[in-house]
Amino acid sequence: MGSQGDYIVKSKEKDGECKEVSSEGKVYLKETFYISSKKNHVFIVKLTDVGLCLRKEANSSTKEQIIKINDIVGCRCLRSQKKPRGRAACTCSSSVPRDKSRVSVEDDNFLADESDVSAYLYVYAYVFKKSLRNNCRRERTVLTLRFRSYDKFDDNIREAQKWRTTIKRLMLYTGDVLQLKSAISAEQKKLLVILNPKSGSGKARELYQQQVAPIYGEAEIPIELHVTKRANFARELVRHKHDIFSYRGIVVCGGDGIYYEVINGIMEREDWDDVFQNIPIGIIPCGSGNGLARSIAHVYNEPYEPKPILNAAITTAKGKTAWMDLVRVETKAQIMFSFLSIGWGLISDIDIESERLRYMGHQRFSLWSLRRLIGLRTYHGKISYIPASTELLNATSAELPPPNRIKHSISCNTYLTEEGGSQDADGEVITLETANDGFFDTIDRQRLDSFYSTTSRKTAYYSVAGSEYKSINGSIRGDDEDFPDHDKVQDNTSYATSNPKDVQVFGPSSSLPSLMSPVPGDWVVEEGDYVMVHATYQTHLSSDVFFVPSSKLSDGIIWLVIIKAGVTRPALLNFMMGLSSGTHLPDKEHNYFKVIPVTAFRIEPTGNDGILTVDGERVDYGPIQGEVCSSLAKVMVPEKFVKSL
Ligand SMILES: Nc1ncnc2c1ncn2[C@@H]1O[C@H](COP(=O)(O)OP(=O)(O)OP(=O)(O)O)[C@@H](O)[C@H]1O
Repeated sequence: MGSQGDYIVKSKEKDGECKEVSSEGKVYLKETFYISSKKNHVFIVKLTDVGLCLRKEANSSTKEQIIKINDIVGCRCLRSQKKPRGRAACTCSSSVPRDKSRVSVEDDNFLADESDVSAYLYVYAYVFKKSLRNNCRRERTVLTLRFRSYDKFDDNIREAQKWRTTIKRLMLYTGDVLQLKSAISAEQKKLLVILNPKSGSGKARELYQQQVAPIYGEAEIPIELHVTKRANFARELVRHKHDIFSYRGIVVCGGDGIYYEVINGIMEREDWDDVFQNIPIGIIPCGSGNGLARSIAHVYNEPYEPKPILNAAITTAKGKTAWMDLVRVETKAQIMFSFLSIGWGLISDIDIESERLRYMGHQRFSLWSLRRLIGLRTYHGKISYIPASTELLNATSAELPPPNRIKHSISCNTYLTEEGGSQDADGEVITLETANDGFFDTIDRQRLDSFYSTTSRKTAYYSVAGSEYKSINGSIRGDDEDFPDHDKVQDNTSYATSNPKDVQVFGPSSSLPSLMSPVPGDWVVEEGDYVMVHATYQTHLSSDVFFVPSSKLSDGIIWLVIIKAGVTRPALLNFMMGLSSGTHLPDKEHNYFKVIPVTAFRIEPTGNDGILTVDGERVDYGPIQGEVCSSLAKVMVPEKFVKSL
């Protein structure tokens, strides 16, 4: 290919905000671009396995920047289009330049601008940037490459497509060609998004529309969105989804409670094992606790604040996965599977009793903690456990024993629910724009505005080809139709259930004695009065409770944190104050605080008065036991690195 392509780039960012690189790595494509307004500015653009390397040569100086493959969420080839007269605009028109016709992305409302034979490649990336406080965060960058080497649009678009295809392959490649093939075929599949509009302070719909849907649009991921109508909706949905393998994954927009529903809904399917092996489950933290989302970000060194939803959306769009342990939990009435924690005492009391302050978002936890400290309670009971072996504590995840996937079943409760659809959009972007005379600036700005239009429900979804949502009568409608008013929707979808007691739970069989049998002699047993016992298998219990810093997603370990009665209030206050930084536990052995790595445990409270929680949800008070099932579910995680193609 010659070097006549027209590359128009003018970074609005200051120097040094993209990482400096030497042009190393394998080069797949290379092209020279110019800025029309500055003929002496030449950009050599190389696509390597690291990313898009931009080498600017101007006035005998050169500068290199890179947009890493890991930071790219998608790229699209577009043709400039003009809007015919008399048609209502769905894009913002304020930035339309001087004498130009309105230009926008390909949309049924627009006609191709025949006078421009160029093909445009848009690359959407979210690059790391250091803020003033030295915190790392991701910022949106859009790179536009204009291909106009040829006289015909078809030839130019072919060039642009070549770049697009190669970038997409590099995004999917993890070092295994077979995996690449299956990743390419999975690209056609939809993402099943389950959104709880009541999670957190009740803004999940808006947050999804503002921060998540645009990223799925940029990544060209087709979506099927279900808005929950009531508790256990998500659980029923995944239990009854006959075509579950036609999805590339499930994304939960909500808190840990709704994620728990999805995990347990899958466990109510006979094919639970296949589902967990083939369908990764991601989380967009719209809840009040968000322990899992925070833990995933922590383990992968991904920035969480100030935009946890945006970052999680990127994570779920990129589609990388990792194994996660689940804990099989048994109470007298139920068997369930947990991914976060099991609690008895102080923290569970705060979690459940602060429900009445839900409107406050996660602040409710801080307020109620103070209250519980003043009116401190203790509970009597017996705690038994199997300590984790030294080998397990020192093992890498590759050395862990294979998961126990033998099936068995038992009945438990669930409810029948309905499903709904979607909502409006508004949002913000941070762009590294391309521009020469304002023309390109306009193209992109208009396109973005149409993404974020608060008035047009259509345009909020237009770019996600094949996206669907559930309509009033339960049938699927395309993304170019108006959304129903979901608050008024009466969905006719009905599931063939059932007396809730008849619902069976599958999942791996237990290796523990039944809850009513005594624990084996090799277990450690202690009895006494306790402020709390909290069994945890993630780093964070909520976004600001850094509970077990050493925990991993799949280490095969449950961390038992025990606080005995008799602890002083100042010591407890220290504990509470240190929770957000992970400095809550004493360094040395302590009479009242203990952290014990175990593989199974049992709590037997005395009396009937207290709160037990599993993943932040209240369960029957009484004996409870849990055992780790290592690497049982696949969870969506951020990128770490890219290998050579
Ligand atoms: N449409 C709905 N109306 C009422 N409750 C719902 C609805 N959909 C789901 N739920 C229930 O809401 C509960 C809490 O939801 P979720 O976990 O999403 O938010 P949260 O409690 O604010 O966050 P976290 O669990 O992280 O603290 C879930 O247990 C779920 O059963």
